[in-house]
Amino acid sequence: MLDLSLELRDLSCERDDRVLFAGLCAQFNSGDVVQIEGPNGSGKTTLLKVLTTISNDYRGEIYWDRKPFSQSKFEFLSQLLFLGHLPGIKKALSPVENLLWYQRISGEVSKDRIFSALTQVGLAGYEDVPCYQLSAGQHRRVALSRLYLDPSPVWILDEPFTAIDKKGVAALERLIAERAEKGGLVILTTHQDINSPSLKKVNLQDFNTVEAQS
Ligand SMILES: Nc1ncnc2c1ncn2[C@@H]1O[C@H](COP(=O)(O)OP(=O)(O)OP(=O)(O)O)[C@@H](O)[C@H]1O
Repeated sequence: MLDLSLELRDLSCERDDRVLFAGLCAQFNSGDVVQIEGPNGSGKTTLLKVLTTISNDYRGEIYWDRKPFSQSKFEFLSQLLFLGHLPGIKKALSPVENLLWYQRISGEVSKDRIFSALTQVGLAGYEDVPCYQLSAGQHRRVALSRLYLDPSPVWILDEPFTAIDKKGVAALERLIAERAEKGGLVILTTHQDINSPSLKKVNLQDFNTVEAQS
């Protein structure tokens, strides 16, 4: 059984002299689905950028596997799948070609699994169509199909439900719940309510008060 542990100790972030959040303490473990909440501009994406090491402009400590990030962040990144706001696909390539490219990075290549993943996200019949001919929601679905292929135990997902229809949202919720049930850790931002038996919520508004900042 996986024993994942990510701890945030007294995390603070400022942008343009404005405190986004301060005094943020939280512990996330295997089996957790963590929803980062807060209004537009409250710092949700900023927090995900800090956790994914895209930004190191923060104060406080992050611990992975009970070790400070300075010693453990490469180990953390090797176990992470991050899907940000942008779909991260080449529009000149087809969905299959995009996924083959990602699979080659992770070492394992299986066209059967790629076709199966694209079917799961409702892209059967579009496998070989260049992505520039697909809609915004279909681009998002190509990106989300990576969740069916990538074995990483930690997922960090920024607004994964954007541009996805109701059926797609339900399928994605199930996939997230399954990852957590298998001992993974999923951290996501979304403005919508999600169903998950192991949901933990972190509202950044709770960490931008005068008390939190002092
Ligand atoms: N690189 C940057 N330089 C200056 N300000 C920034 C930078 N990145 C983000 N900000 C500011 O930080 C604030 C938080 O942005 P962020 O994208 O983290 O918010 P968010 O909670 O994800 O918002 P939304 O719900 O709209 O996606 C915003 O006011 C934004 O303008």
